[in-house]
Amino acid sequence: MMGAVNKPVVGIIGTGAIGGFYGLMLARAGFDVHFLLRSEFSAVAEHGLRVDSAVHGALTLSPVQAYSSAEDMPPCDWLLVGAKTTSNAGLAPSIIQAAKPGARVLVLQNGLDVEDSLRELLPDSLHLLGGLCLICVHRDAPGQITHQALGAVNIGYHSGPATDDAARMAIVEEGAGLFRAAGIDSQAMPNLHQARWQKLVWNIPYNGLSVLLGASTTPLMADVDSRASIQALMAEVVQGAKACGHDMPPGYAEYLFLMTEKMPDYWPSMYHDFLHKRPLELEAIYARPLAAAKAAGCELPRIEALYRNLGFIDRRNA
Ligand SMILES: NC(=O)C1=CN([C@@H]2O[C@H](COP(=O)(O)OP(=O)(O)OC[C@H]3O[C@@H](n4cnc5c(N)ncnc54)[C@H](OP(=O)(O)O)[C@@H]3O)[C@@H](O)[C@H]2O)C=CC1
Ligand SMILES: CC(C)(CO)C(=O)C(=O)O
Repeated sequence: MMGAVNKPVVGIIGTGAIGGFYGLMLARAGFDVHFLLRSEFSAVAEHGLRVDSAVHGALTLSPVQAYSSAEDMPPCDWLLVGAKTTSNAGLAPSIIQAAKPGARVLVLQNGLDVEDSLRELLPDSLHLLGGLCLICVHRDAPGQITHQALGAVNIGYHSGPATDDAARMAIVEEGAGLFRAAGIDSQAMPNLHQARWQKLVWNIPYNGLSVLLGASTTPLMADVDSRASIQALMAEVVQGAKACGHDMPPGYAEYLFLMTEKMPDYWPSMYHDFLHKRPLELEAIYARPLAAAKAAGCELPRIEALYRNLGFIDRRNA
């Protein structure tokens, strides 16, 4: 499975804020990293990647092994999917093209069951994993990324040839090892579905309210009514997760609420999509959790109302 210097060859499928940040960190740690790009291909091929990080300082990668087509990429051991969930189905041919036999495909995205639609399109021989990124990054210009805070990636196994728990955890640990080797905190998650629900306790309130109210985290946390909305939405996510069989750790919503008060002012990635008239990740972050909770007999009216309002905004913005 390994590349020339006994380090896995890594392919980044979708080099935006997440793909660019983690790809650059892995490349600087000595991994052989290949970046698939779309609109920013020429800029990155010419000028490289730059991350202005509040944690690691100003980092650059130049030259970048950049590609506009997966057909030109070498076979990769690990493929990190950094595109938005709205692009997943269209990316399957690129993933298959760039994958070595038995490759590990790690989907670095927010939302519930985001791996399911890809799984149907990938050969059974590929391992599919999900990664929950706890990080604040965004693109400022082609190839230029700002990293404001945090950085961990927590990984769980979704599906593939590893059939027993020990084999799955070995692959998850291998993935966590890649990130740790690049100085990034990474934990193995024994239950990916639970981990995805847990992440939604933050994304459901803040991503949606940032678009609906046109506000970043600092003003959202400063106003009595938006604070109450955030807490009520968080409580509904916890309720939905419980109905689906996932109890959150005690005090988890309060922990995230307090963490956000300490974070620098932050515009969630959904707001950047709204600003740039890109489709919003509504299916992954709202529709699927709502449907899963409903199937378990649990209505989530506040989340449903937020989702309907965002649907209107998304269609109007298209
Ligand atoms: N940003 C953050 O801080 C966090 C983001 N996340 C999640 O991570 C995921 C990625 O978010 P983020 O990095 O912010 O998104 P970005 O919009 O910054 O990056 C997405 C990238 O994917 C590229 N892409 C899409 N389709 C293709 C394609 N067919 N071929 C090649 N490249 C493609 C886009 O290219 P193009 O420019 O051409 O559109 C873009 O570079 C999302 O699910 C998000 O919710 C999770 C935690 C934190
Ligand atoms: C802000 C943070 C850290 C919340 O978990 C995040 O990861 C996101 O924007 O999705």
